[in-house]
Amino acid sequence: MQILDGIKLAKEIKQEIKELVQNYKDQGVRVPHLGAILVGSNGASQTYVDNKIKDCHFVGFESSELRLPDTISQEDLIAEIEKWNNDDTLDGFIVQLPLPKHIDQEAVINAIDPKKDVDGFHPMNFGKMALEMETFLPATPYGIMEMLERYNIDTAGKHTVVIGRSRIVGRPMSILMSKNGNPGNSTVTLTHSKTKNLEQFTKEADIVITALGVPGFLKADMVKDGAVIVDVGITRVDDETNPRGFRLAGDVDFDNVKEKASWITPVPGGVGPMTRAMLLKNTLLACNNKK
Ligand SMILES: NC(=O)C1=CN([C@@H]2O[C@H](COP(=O)(O)OP(=O)(O)OC[C@H]3O[C@@H](n4cnc5c(N)ncnc54)[C@H](OP(=O)(O)O)[C@@H]3O)[C@@H](O)[C@H]2O)C=CC1
Ligand SMILES: Nc1nc(=O)c2c([nH]1)NC[C@@H]1CN(c3ccc(C(=O)N[C@@H](CCC(=O)O)C(=O)O)cc3)C=[N+]21
Ligand SMILES: [Mg+2]
Repeated sequence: MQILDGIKLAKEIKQEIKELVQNYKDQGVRVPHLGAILVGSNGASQTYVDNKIKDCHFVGFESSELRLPDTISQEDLIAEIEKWNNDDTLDGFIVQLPLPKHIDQEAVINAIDPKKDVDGFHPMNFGKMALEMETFLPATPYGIMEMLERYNIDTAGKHTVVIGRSRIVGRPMSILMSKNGNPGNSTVTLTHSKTKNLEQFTKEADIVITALGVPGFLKADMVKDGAVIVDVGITRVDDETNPRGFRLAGDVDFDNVKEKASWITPVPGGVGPMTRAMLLKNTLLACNNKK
């Protein structure tokens, strides 16, 4: 079994971006600028946004953060988005999900200028992705594609089973793995909570990508020998022995599944760091599109 090391790869990618940004600075060219809007005070969301800001500092991007109370109205949130749409100094921004229940997520995503939608969640960008046109790819599936590419994992003609069909992970993942390209050219099965006999699919998969958010869901007897396992799940599980009061748990029963896998991502240290690196790549693209 070999580890797909997201920390190592993400460091390489961030280093590449940092050097590019240094070149911009040397030439007196404006550096990329990423914004993040965080509504409310969800602990995990807070951590991700903080990390995004740190990543920007590391590569030399400018960053902005807007924190809004979870009582904010949908109208006021959209008014803030409009301001950022019209701010020429900002290349791209994200609105951290999930949003409070009283806010319509679809309306908020639709309000983002597609040219600044570095999450790739806007219907225009999602549609372009599905049509294999150049656009911002959602950072998590994009990070997984980059990981498969840089580790030379063969995906052509393989059976890829994705568990989960969300807008941010499962659905775009299934589209990208089926695209005519490398990585890609997989035969994809997209499974979800209504799938019957899910293990019948996972047992014969060459590649399994889990994105459901159920700790330890994928067991060793559900996968075949030599499978490639990509674990997107991250759930905070209470743990008093941990200084943070919790530990991060993936969707894969790692200790047992690793005995059968050819390649496997750890949690933490797998997909998460790649997601962050790809958001930076999208911001660079947004900036270059303007030049
Ligand atoms: N590492 C990273 O960068 C990222 C990690 N994550 C993590 O990935 C996980 C998934 O996130 P996200 O996609 O946003 O989650 P969602 O809750 O939006 O979607 C979960 C999906 O899994 C399906 N599902 C739930 N339970 C089962 C089950 N028992 N069997 C089969 N399918 C099931 C749901 O089916 P249905 O559609 O029928 O409800 C749904 O399609 C979470 O742990 C999240 O924290 C998320 C984003 C980035
Ligand atoms: N608009 C929007 N865009 C997103 O891309 C988005 C979002 N909303 N909402 C939530 C999910 C989740 N997500 C993660 C990003 C990085 C890590 C990450 O860096 N994980 C580290 C661990 C981090 C830690 O220690 O907590 C790892 O897996 O090693 C995890 C999860 C992005 N998401
Ligand atoms: Mg991870």
